[in-house]
Amino acid sequence: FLCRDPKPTSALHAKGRQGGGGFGMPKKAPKIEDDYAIFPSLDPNILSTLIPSDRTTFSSEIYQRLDQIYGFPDFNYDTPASSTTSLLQNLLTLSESPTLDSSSTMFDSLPPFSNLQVLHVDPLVISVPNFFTADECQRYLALSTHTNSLESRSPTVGKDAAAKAQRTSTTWYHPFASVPELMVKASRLLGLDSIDCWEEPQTVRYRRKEKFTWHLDALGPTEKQDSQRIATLLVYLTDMSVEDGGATLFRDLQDEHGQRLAVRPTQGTALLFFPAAGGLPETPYDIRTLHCGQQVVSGDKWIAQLWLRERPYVPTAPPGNRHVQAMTAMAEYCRLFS
Ligand SMILES: O=C(O)CCC(=O)C(=O)O
Ligand SMILES: [Fe+2]
Repeated sequence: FLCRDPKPTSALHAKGRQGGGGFGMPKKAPKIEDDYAIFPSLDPNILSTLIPSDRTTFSSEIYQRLDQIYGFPDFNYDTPASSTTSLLQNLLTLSESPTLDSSSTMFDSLPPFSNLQVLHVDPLVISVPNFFTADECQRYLALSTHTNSLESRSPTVGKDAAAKAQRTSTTWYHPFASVPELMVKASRLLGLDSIDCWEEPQTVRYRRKEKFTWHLDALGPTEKQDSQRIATLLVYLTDMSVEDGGATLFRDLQDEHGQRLAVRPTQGTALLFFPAAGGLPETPYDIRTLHCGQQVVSGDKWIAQLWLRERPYVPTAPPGNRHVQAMTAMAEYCRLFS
């Protein structure tokens, strides 16, 4: 079994393909001012389930949520054997990490990520500072002009067609083999033992005035997917000041000051959330994770993006892209750490 076993996300059967975006793409183009009309306000019963973060660091409660609600028992798991910390520190780590899995994978040669921030507790939203180095950010930016990557200029071309009413940005689809660091780090963070459930890696550029309006990343019933998106990982490749715009906003979540949760792009920081687990009972998506990419006011905003499916995923872009083609490059990258 390669992918994590998420909580049941109800029966979503049949086929289909949706790049970018996810559930919430209306049939007709909404006017900008109608953004909110697509998604009614949350019911008070649902609002009462929200738990903001007090911005304390990771706790056993958070590991438990990752395991029990979201289905990631090995999240950022610190293998004691590979750790250089003292016995006492190991014991402390173990007591913080309720589920132990002794199986180790190629990805475990990387050290666990540190300084993870809990931006929201329920639904869980996590940020990972320094997920990418500045060099990696530069390389990922440069990749988008690479001939091996497929450019999809929203709203006019390609796979984001269904999202054209909402997204005005440019997406590039990369071969897995071109982005070994991203595949290894993302899998390491979530405690996966293979990359087979990841969708095609993408980079997105938003120029001035471009944005992505309110949406859910989870795939909706009308999109007839056979395997739901269970995690969204995006890495900010550029810094944006508050004045530059381009923050990732969560409509219904609040930060520790009671303000709408707004994640300002910081180069190298990853943002992780789970669009399909939790939320309404019997509903295959977490409506509380409604979010948007705020309009860019100045500068270019670049992000790298990955979505994890609940079952192995068959990539379709760029043509011929296969997970297995990344094995050599990933092994080479992992060797740097062993
Ligand atoms: O650009 C952002 O900040 C968010 C992007 C996003 O939500 C998406 O592509 O699904
Ligand atoms: Fe999204």
